[in-house]
Amino acid sequence: MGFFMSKLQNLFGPEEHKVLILGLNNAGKTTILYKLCLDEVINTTPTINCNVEEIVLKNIRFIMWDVSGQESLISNWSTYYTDAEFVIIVVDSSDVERLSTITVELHKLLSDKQLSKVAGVLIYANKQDI
Ligand SMILES: Nc1nc2c(ncn2[C@@H]2O[C@H](COP(=O)(O)OP(=O)(O)OP(=O)(O)O)[C@@H](O)[C@H]2O)c(=O)[nH]1
Ligand SMILES: [Mg+2]
Repeated sequence: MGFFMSKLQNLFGPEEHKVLILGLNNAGKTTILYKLCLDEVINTTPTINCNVEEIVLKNIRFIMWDVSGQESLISNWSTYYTDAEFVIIVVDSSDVERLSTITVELHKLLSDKQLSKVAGVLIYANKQDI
């Protein structure tokens, strides 16, 4: 059975999972995405819509959606929710003033029915070095 399943998987391609990376602007989402993809810390500019990259681990494809956290675009986050299976919320730990803002957004996100397929939410407390 395992052999048959792996043959099927080879025919139809590897398993694929959609991962959303969300958080306020300047939290470090794009930095984390490219550290994962390239193992490098790149120079970033504010993301306008989103960056989409694929990471393959043990024949499983993770399609990583790094969505802009610009204030005016936060209301667009829900347009990316369809079929998302994992959500990484990146929080700038040094940005104490906006912790309440990201908390409100996190509550909205967790109650959104479009995210019913989500198997896991990771809160990534970034910028621990500051
Ligand atoms: N000190 C420090 N700076 C970081 C860290 N992670 C990211 N940064 C810096 O924070 C700034 C913003 O990083 P980005 O990755 O562009 O932030 P973003 O969340 O993608 O922002 P938007 O695209 O505007 O939503 C950049 O100058 C990064 O170099 C970290 O862990 N420590
Ligand atoms: Mg970005």
